[in-house]
Amino acid sequence: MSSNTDFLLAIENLTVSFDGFKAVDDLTLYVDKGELRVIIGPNGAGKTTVLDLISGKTKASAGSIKYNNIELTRMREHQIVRAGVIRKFQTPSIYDNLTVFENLEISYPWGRTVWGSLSFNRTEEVVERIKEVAGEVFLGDMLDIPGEMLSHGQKQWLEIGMLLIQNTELIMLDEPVAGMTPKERDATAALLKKISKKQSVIIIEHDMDFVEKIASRVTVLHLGKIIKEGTMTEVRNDPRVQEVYLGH
Ligand SMILES: Nc1ncnc2c1ncn2[C@@H]1O[C@H](COP(=O)(O)OP(=O)(O)OP(=O)(O)O)[C@@H](O)[C@H]1O
Repeated sequence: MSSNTDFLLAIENLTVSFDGFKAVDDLTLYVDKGELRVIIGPNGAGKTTVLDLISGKTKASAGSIKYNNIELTRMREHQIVRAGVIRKFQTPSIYDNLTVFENLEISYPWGRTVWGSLSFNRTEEVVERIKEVAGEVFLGDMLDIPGEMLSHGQKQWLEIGMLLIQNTELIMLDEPVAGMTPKERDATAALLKKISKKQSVIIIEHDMDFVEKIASRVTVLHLGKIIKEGTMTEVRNDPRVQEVYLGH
């Protein structure tokens, strides 16, 4: 039995097997409150599977995932979302027919109030919050633009906004800058740094220049195991990391 922790997220001895193959193998990882953690590693290392396990999309074969000391491994996906653990998948999944405003509006945490959707009511407070978040994700001038008209990078930003508006303690992003221009990447790096002052953020990323810009602490996965954890400089200088990942 593992004990209580002060970590926001405490993953201990987590394992998942697919037909005998351990995609995540006895993984132990702790994330602090207000931390921005980047997970890197070669294709097939198990990075996305770790997010699938945290979010309940995939069930663990063994081990524990505690969020604010609540055990997540026995919870269903929607219960985990309600507990405050939300994620963005690799490809943007916004509503193409809805405007930027409406996409943010449907992500507003209506359901957290006692009366849930019964109290769905476009109050001044909600409108202000939507505008605030749109501004944070660089879409303040595009509130009336339908999702389908946005560039790929803007769609990624909108989806980050749809997470932000939910105001949870932890957000998880799978390759948030994939397909973005260099300028958009720089803006996103600044955005994520800002977000992590208030919320914990876990990011999976392949773009090392981007990781360099945002990362405080980096975890390197390989074959379902952590092979290195540290600053980007420590990670870059590690011979094993160079061998399996960065040297390619
Ligand atoms: N549901 C599943 N069933 C069977 N095998 C799976 C399943 N999900 C993942 N795997 C396998 O687990 C391994 C880890 O995959 P995962 O997608 O987590 O890697 P990754 O580090 O995110 O890779 P990438 O950088 O390519 O996204 C891979 O070998 C993959 O084929």
